[in-house]
Amino acid sequence: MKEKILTADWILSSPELPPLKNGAIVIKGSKIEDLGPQKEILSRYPHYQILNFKNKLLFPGLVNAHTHVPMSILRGIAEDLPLMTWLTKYIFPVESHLKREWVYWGTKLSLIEMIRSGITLFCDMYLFEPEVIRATEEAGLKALLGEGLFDFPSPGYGPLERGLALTEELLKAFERHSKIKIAVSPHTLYTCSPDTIKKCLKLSHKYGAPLHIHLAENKEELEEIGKKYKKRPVELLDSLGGLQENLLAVHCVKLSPEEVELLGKKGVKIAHCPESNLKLGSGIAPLPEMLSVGLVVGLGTDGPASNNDLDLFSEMKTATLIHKGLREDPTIVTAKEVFFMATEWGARALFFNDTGKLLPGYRADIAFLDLQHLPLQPDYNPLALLVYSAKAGYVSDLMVDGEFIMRNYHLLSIKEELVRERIHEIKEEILHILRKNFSPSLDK
Ligand SMILES: CSC[C@H]1O[C@@H](n2cnc3c(O)ncnc32)[C@H](O)[C@@H]1O
Ligand SMILES: [Zn+2]
Repeated sequence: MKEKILTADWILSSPELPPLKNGAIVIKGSKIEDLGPQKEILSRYPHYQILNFKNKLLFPGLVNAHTHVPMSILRGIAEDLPLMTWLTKYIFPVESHLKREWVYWGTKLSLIEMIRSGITLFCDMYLFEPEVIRATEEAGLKALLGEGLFDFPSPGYGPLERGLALTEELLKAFERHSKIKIAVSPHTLYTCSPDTIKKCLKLSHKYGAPLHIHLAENKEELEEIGKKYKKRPVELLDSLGGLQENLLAVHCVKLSPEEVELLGKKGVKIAHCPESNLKLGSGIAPLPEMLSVGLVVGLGTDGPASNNDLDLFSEMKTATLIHKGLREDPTIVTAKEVFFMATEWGARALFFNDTGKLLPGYRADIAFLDLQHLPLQPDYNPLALLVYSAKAGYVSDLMVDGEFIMRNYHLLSIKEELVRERIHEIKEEILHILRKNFSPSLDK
């Protein structure tokens, strides 16, 4: 049946509205039709199917604004290293052996983790991205996806020209897709020359597509771009015409106050990834300043090899706690703000404007928090529970576009056991490569 009413103990439709106690949501097809107190809704829609969610808190599906989902297969291979060493000495060399099917199964592994932690929409940049697209479509999630582009030949597509051609093919194929959007995705300003960035911008303008890039991630990036171009990363991208509303800039840790202002004026979207930035020792982005100039900031985990999970509950908590501690001010980044970042603002940063809150007209992307877990009791304050107390495994059900993809902790669109088996086999293949090419200590 396409029309249904969901009743629940609590519904948090948006952090700007008070949570609804004993509420009901009406869903017609893929959209939310109505919302209100249970009694009113049940009398207004007497013929709709009713699904009761006792002890559940319904909230908008979370949005992971930046990740590299296939990298779950590399989780734990290189730890406690700075970004450039991690990337150039460990990750890139292993990725040079990357296989199409590793990307597919690594994506499945990550999709399971994301579904179980209430994520309905994510943004990804990786190699062999068509495999990410295939796995995501099968799982039923929404995503902004793009083949990551480098100047040098990539294990995914070969020379850059083929990467650009693949991106254009994907842009055409998914132009009118309701769940998958494509982004032109140059990796960084230190792996993509100004000429490559210009080609990417041309493609993004031709299709009105987002441009997704890592920007100003750490001090080495500032030094390298400074040495090569005598400019700061933001200045360089600006000189190429890259600062525009279609830009999704990831990290933005190393911004001057003037650059924060400039990004705000240009309507750039930001993906803030605090845990990855902390773990790689890259620093802490000026989030309070970004929010005060009205930047649209989403929250991302970054890849599961630098985080090392895809849990947006913990990311929300980290995003608020680091600034409270740093500035010695508990009001500086609030639970409300980080919840906006993980829902509505994240969706806007990924150019999905009709999702991110549970209000009439919005897409029915809904996560269900199981309040029977004792760390979620007592339930005085649903927003505080979501930001400060919830854990990834506490989500019992997940709906995307009005369809359940997880019911009562059971995944409906992915065969978990098959993923477990394939990941075990892929781990053995990767271990073999690591033993041959890297220190035997990795085998421990
Ligand atoms: C071109 S596909 C994506 C590319 O990005 C690498 N990567 C993963 N995490 C980061 C990060 O924090 N900064 C820069 N690059 C990153 C990943 O390994 C792929 O090679
Ligand atoms: Zn990244």
